[in-house]
Amino acid sequence: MKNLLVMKFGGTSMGTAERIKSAAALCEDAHSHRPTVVVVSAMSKVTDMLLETLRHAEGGDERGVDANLAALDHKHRDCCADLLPDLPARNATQALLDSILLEFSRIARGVLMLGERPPRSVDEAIAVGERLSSTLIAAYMKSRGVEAFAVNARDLVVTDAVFGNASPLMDQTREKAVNQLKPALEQRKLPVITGFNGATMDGRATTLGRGGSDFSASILASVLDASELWIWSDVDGIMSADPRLVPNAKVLDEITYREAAELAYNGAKVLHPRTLVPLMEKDIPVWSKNSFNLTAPGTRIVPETREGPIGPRAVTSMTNVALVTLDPASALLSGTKIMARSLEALAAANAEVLALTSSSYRQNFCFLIRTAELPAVIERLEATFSIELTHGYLNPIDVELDVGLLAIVGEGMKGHPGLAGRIFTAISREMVNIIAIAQGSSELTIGIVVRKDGIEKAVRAVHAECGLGN
Ligand SMILES: Nc1ncnc2c1ncn2[C@@H]1O[C@H](COP(=O)(O)OP(=O)(O)O)[C@@H](O)[C@H]1O
Ligand SMILES: N[C@@H](CC(=O)OP(=O)(O)O)C(=O)O
Repeated sequence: MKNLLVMKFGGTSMGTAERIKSAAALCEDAHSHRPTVVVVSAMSKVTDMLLETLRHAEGGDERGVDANLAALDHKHRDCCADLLPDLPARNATQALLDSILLEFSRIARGVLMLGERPPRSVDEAIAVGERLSSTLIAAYMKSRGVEAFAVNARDLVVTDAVFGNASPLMDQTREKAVNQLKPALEQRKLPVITGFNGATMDGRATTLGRGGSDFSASILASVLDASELWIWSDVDGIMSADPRLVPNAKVLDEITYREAAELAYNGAKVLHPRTLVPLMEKDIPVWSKNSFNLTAPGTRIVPETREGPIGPRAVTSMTNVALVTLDPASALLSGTKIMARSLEALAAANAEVLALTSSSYRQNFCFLIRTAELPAVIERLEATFSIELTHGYLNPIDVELDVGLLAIVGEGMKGHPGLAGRIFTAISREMVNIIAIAQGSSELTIGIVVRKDGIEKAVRAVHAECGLGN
């Protein structure tokens, strides 16, 4: 749609009634100038609380379940009262919130009874956070005379059935989203859509992975042919490092899709790793902006930057990772075959490989994955190599949890001879031991695995060595 703007507000921008009022002001301003679609995350910490409630339920902790249900109720009730002082509007919205929370409480009680959390029910349950927040902000805008209405993305975003980490089916999503949203947009209405969730073609609830509201927004921007996507967060844009780790990190004016995707993939929480995929083929520009600081222009994510490829741009890190090593007991065993079968097992477990390195003679190799994916990966690897492990052809699978990944990202690093050497020296100067190195042939990213306790020092050292700060 011509001139369509999609705006996504993260949990921090939806965190309190005051924040919701600021977000609503931004929506109203955009909506007064151009067709606008809003995508919202749950109020900050709510998704964690929903998940914790289900864990209490699975463990039979009824008191924990009740306490969390009460806390969720209070949080949204207080927010509703703050946003809607007028009683009839407040009561009507509170009734909607009550019915959404009742659905969640029914699932939680079901889990309590069963003693297990079926992935499908978890997805249905945790999407509740976004349903509550979209109801609140839409009701608030309505109370101010804006024709806003909440939409459950379950009715728009069609996905596969990988519960907890679903992928969109773009054609089916396009059909639903266009059919449902176009008439409303033509009538100058303002849809407020839940981020994070979707449903399979046959209507089973799914979620897109933690932090997935950015991805929801980019899916919708793509299928609706938006002209821009603005992602509102609590930082002035995409920075040369996480400002929580590196105080002199600087905001980048522009970065390429590829750089942003690599940063997100390697742990920069400001963007969900899959966000850019739906936008790249249509060259839809994305802005990362700060809803707490409207004077900051933000970062523009584009196919090519005006400066061109200039080398290292940012350093990122992640610590929720595990290094898994497979080591053939004899060099006679084909390492290549072991590697191929391992990769198949990883694919079957739906795990992403963050880094992979191998040695030449012994043919042992290691790969880095997210800790959350470890149980499924180990289960698949043990099933795949049950004979080799039982007979000792393969040494026991080794898992190291005390590790973290640091990544230096930037287009054009190839043109900087000696860069890798300088980075390794900077890390060593901090007495941090390098465990593994992974560098793709594009040299868009250099990944380095170090011990967890050294990662923050290493990030700061590399950031300084590459001259990335203010
Ligand atoms: N390179 C980076 N640039 C900006 N922020 C980053 C970067 N790496 C990590 N972050 C962190 O990402 C946070 C924003 O992401 P998140 O908390 O998920 O926001 P939201 O709730 O708005 O989705 C920032 O507060 C910041 O600490
Ligand atoms: N609420 C979901 C989805 C999300 O994207 O949240 P946020 O925008 O706050 O990172 C989560 O916490 O995973």
